[in-house]
Amino acid sequence: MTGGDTAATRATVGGTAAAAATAGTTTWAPAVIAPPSAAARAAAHDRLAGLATPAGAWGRLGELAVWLSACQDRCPPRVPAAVRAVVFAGDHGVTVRGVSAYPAAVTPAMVRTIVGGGAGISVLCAVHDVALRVLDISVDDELTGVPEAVRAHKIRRGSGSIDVEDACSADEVRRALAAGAAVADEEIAAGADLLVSGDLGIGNTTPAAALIGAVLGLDADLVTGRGTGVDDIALAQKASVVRAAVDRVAPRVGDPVDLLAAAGGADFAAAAGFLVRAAERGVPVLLDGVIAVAQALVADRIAPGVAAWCAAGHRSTEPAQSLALQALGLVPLLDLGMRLGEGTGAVAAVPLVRSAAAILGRMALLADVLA
Ligand SMILES: Cc1cc2ncn([C@H]3O[C@H](COP(=O)(O)O)[C@@H](O)[C@H]3O)c2cc1C
Ligand SMILES: O=C(O)c1cccnc1
Repeated sequence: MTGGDTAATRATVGGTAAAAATAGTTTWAPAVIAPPSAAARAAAHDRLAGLATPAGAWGRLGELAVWLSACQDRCPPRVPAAVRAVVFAGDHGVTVRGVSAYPAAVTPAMVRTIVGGGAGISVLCAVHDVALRVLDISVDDELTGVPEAVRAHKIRRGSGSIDVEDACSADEVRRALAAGAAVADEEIAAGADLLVSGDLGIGNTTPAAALIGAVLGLDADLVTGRGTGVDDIALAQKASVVRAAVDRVAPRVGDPVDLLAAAGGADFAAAAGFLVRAAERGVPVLLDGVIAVAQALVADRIAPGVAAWCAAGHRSTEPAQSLALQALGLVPLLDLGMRLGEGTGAVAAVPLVRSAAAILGRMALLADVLA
């Protein structure tokens, strides 16, 4: 089975959510997500079984190749050549509650560091030939002097402290969803065949935990982790903040867009819009840590079926990330004890995706070897 440009051919599928938001309307219609190709999945499964290896020898790498085939509607899959990562940066008002081990001033400083090429994500992207972009969606700083393109999608400065107030307004969420969708369109127009969404923003593991706790109905103690490395006292304080946020937003979990305003923020909404749009366009995504997975969980509620276009790059040390991955039916590729964010755990897994595609496409078949 061969397929054409799945991104282009699927561009006409769905499209409602991004189109409505881009047009600046006040509604966010649920997008229609077509599933990855069942026929390509079956063909890839058969081809994997026929490779010159003992049956099942490639383990999870084989499953990854089958998933990629289904996403590309093509067997064997192409080796992803245009991997593109976007870091959505935003500050979180909840940092005033002492939920992070680091001050909020780190956020704009790290935006500048990504721009300068010295961040963890910068280095991984450079070594793995991944295009990288950072966007200030809601950083609490003017970021004067950074390239205008970095600030082109800015929605607001910071967010409300989610234990006592909404992170942002419904209108800001709609604009952020539209911005994220537009950014996905830009990345796909630039040729992306695999996307990564990264996060940046001191305090953002708190809204991530709150969103996961709210959506999955889990107790704050189960979903709260140490983030940048808070001590036991701050961890207890963080759990109480997560509990207050989950209790406050619980009546609104049925409306995932509203939930982004209540407990996420503009940066979370932009990333969610990016994920929804990638799935609508049929472009696979590698997920990173707890923030990206929280955003994917909400994106999959906004547009059921988003998760089928996602693979989990790694397991982070945040407990909520594992719980959300399980709920999404995703098994992480790497488990390195990483807890950084920025998209690093996803980009670290890019060589695995390329390996999986190459194995399925280039290996000899056992039948030919024995002929
Ligand atoms: C220097 C530095 C670089 C980072 N890069 C990503 N994060 C990550 O850690 C923060 C979230 O953890 P918490 O909720 O505990 O604040 C976010 O900035 C996230 O992107 C960083 C954090 C720091 C300190
Ligand atoms: O799970 C993550 O991605 C994570 C953990 C700690 C800090 N920032 C991100």
